Amino acid sequence: MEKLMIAGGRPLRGTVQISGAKNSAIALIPAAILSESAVTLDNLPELSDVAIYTEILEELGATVDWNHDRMVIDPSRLISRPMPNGNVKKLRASYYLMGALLGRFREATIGMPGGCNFEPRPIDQHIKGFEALGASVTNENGALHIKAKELHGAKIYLDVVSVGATINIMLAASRAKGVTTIENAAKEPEIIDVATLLNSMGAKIKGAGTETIRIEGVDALYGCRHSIIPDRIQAGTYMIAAAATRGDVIVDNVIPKHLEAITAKLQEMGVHIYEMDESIRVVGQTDYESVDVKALVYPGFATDLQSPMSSLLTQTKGVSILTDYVYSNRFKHIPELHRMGARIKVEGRSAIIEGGPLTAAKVKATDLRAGAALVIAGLIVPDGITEITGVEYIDRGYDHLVTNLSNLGAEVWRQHE
Ligand SMILES: CC(=O)N[C@H]1[C@@H](OP(=O)(O)OP(=O)(O)OC[C@H]2O[C@@H](n3ccc(=O)[nH]c3=O)[C@H](O)[C@@H]2O)O[C@H](CO)[C@@H](O)[C@@H]1O
Ligand SMILES: C=C(OP(=O)(O)O)C(=O)O
Repeated sequence: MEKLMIAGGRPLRGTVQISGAKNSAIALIPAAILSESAVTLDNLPELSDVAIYTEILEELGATVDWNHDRMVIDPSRLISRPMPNGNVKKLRASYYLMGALLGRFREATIGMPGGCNFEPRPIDQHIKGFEALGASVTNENGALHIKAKELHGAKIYLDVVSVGATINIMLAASRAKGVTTIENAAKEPEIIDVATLLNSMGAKIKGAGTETIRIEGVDALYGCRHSIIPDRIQAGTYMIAAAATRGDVIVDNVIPKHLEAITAKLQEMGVHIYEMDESIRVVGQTDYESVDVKALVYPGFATDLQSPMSSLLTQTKGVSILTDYVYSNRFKHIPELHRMGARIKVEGRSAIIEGGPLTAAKVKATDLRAGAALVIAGLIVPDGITEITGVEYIDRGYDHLVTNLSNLGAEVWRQHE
């Protein structure tokens, strides 16, 4: 096991390249198994979740050739083997195997997903979608057995706006007979990315990125080549880190439109931001205004940036209120920030954050974005060394973190525990 060591207090300066989006990659990889022939994915992030998915596909009989940011997946010899345990328990997005295998083989047995469990994360809307398409879903010792004689199109209204359920239903419905509509669908850019890949494979999906998605099922899908969109959460994290360290950073290889909510909030605080075609320059200032932040579904402020943002909000002159309307209790980073001297109270689904200094401490990342929050806090601390354990969570979502931060002038390294 390794820990992350940070000697903070240095403004970040320079340019950071953003890799492909984790939340796209781990949906596009299972989407590829719907194809009869090889799919090539470019701009792939080098993350532990991607490595685990690669192993899962190989266990199912696919051939996977992964070389840095490119992966070629040949699923022609794939079978729908039951996967009640093992790698599927290590990541959240293993639930996409349910929709993908159901679409291709009409049957899947997959253990309940793992990943970051900062609070209960039900998948009832995924199940509702599969059942509407004609599948029976039974729970067998903690694994879901999903089976259909035939998948047929259906009209599905999601009770909650869910990224995972929207994508999972798209995967299965793209091989159903007839037309499926998803109402109250999630609108995240990653959903458009998955629809783009599926359409390149021969699917007929319209409306991705709006609240109504129409999927006309097809008999077969075929190989293609697809480049993954940039990771807006990774980009937002570096933007926050630049502001928090009063630095001057160009965040490159991004789609600025995907970053509008974080850009607007940073500007409201007093951070100077310059948008270019594919990059954003963030220039930190000495003093920041306190602001209120509401984490919402896209295009609102992303819940995945809520934890990193809470570290930045300790640097304002007043009191900020940060409320998460997506997850009611995503605050596992707060007790760790308390160890670093932060003055934060959690009330219901809000964190009330009073500006003040942070000090170095030994802290533990208990999930991916809690880890990102602690990294930002460690970069802010003016003296001493912050030690962060639980690095394996951070590796789920930030590739080349130490190299990227070091190139920006941070003093950060990994050390064996
Ligand atoms: C792999 C991936 O893409 N993960 C992202 C995805 O997770 P994920 O797709 O799992 O999150 P959802 O969008 O499904 O969850 C949104 C809300 O709906 C609830 N819900 C969801 C499904 C369901 O069947 N029933 C239900 O009640 C959840 O508990 C949560 O409160 O979107 C989240 C919200 O933007 C992000 O934090 C995650 O980074
Ligand atoms: C919660 C996250 O990921 P996952 O849904 O894969 O656990 C995240 O990316 O912040």
